[in-house]
Amino acid sequence: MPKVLIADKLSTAAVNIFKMRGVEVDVKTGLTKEELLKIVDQYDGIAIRSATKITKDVIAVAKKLKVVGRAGIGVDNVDIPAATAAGVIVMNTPFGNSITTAEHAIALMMALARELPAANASTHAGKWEKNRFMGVELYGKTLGLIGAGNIGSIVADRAKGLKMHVVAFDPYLSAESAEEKGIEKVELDDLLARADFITLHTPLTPETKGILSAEALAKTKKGVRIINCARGGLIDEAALKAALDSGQVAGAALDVFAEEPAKANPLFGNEKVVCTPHLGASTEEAQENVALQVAEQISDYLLTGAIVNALNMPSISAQEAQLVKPWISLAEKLGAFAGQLTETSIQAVEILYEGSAAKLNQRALTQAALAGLLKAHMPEVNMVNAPLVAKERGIKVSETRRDQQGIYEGYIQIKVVTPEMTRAVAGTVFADGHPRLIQVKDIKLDAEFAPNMIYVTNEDKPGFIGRLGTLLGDTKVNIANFTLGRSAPGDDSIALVQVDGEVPQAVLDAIRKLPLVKSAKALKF
Ligand SMILES: NC(=O)c1ccc[n+]([C@@H]2O[C@H](COP(=O)([O-])OP(=O)(O)OC[C@H]3O[C@@H](n4cnc5c(N)ncnc54)[C@H](O)[C@@H]3O)[C@@H](O)[C@H]2O)c1
Ligand SMILES: O=C(O)CC[C@@H](O)C(=O)O
Repeated sequence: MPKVLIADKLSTAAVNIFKMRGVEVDVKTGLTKEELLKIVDQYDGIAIRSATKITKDVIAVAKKLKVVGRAGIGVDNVDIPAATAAGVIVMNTPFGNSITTAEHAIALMMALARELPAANASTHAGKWEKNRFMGVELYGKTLGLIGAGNIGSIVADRAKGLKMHVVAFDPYLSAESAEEKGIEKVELDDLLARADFITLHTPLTPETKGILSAEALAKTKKGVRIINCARGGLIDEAALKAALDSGQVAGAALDVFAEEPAKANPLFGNEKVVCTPHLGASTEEAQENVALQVAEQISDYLLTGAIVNALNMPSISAQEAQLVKPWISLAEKLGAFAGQLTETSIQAVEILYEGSAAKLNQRALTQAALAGLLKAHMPEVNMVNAPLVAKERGIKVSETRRDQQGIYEGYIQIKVVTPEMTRAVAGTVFADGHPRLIQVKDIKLDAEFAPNMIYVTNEDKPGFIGRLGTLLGDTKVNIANFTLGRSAPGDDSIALVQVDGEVPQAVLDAIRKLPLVKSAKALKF
């Protein structure tokens, strides 16, 4: 039974889902990094919110870990490259808290416009300072969105209801999509110059870090009000403090901070600043949504192989996972076969999916094929990191789909191009669900994959099979199965021998010395 750790406070709905689905679950929140490092190797999955950091060193010791599920959107607390390199899938729940967070941004904008927190504190203190507080209307004002994805778009929709004019800077927002949402797409400088309110809704990336820098703040309309419900690092906090002091910025409402938990911050104590402790996603509805979703997604992956909302793998539904599993195994084995026969650098990999194989999840199959291929010489490669490793090594990967043309209902062919040669191998999955090798170079055959095999190329002349059998018998290598293939009588031929156990190097050397043998290699699957 797979075992999952819930490391941050999640709605109890998550625990119930895990238990109902047959996943063992431990809830241990508030762990220090050292405590997490000590126990993390027991778990197949970890469910987190934003507090727990899944760093490279956590991943390095989490030997069983297969999946990290973020109950929320931002995954900046997970080292995704390290997870990818270790074959750990990282998932989030991209929509479960979007409405809630958008509403928080609107609430903060209202609070800023009417100084609600300060007026509330003053009234509770019995001061009745009616003349101290003078707000501004939102009606007719320009709201500048930096980032117009899920949350930004909901904020835009609500702001339009408040009769604001919405402009957005988002390089990835198409003009058509902006028009559909009733948003004016603008450049950042234009937004800074025109917006009465600016609200941030981008992830924290090297491009967005400090997007509201001292220079950017200097370009804003004097008296602008700023809302940040996305990530702390998007605003240079020292620059914001200076801009508030100078009056360039009239107020800021911040849910997120450069350092969290934010116990001390240069902006604390400033009466122009409204703060909340990263509450953007904190509603009953959103927490129920993300907890349910993350528990479902983690369970699905661990129990059925279904992948949803992963940031480092293509999605695969549970039904699809069932169907695609034997083909993934075939793709990986074909890749492994080609990889073990390739001893030089690889320039390109061309994968052909035919018939029923062409209807399956191509990205997953290609990732499996690449993993098998590259793992032959780089054991750390896995299905998750294979495309990245191939890209880093300059290997050109291409895929072709085609309708059934041959006798097989479906098959996969992998062609590996090296500076010296191009080698193609192909396979299919029979009704028993077992992958079969059906073609090596241009030679047709029908062989199952086995953990230990010997691959021999030889001249197709009488005497070879007997000599090979005798040699293996004499050296106590037991033959489990023997498959032969040749392009034409007397031409080059192939022998694929399934053997029980590893093939000693001395035996391989002896095979290579047999008459008619051109090459011999031990293969492992
Ligand atoms: N305060 C909270 O509790 C809370 C809750 C939920 C989400 N968030 C944060 O809100 C942010 C947005 O979430 P979302 O669901 O809308 O994400 P999203 O991916 O749907 O949208 C992000 C948008 O940012 C845009 N973007 C990326 N780089 C950009 C750049 N350099 N300049 C301008 N725009 C850029 C993208 O094109 C995209 O449209 C995330 O960082 C998330 O972590 C915070
Ligand atoms: O879990 C939370 O409370 C915050 C979530 C939020 O930052 C997110 O990115 O989804």
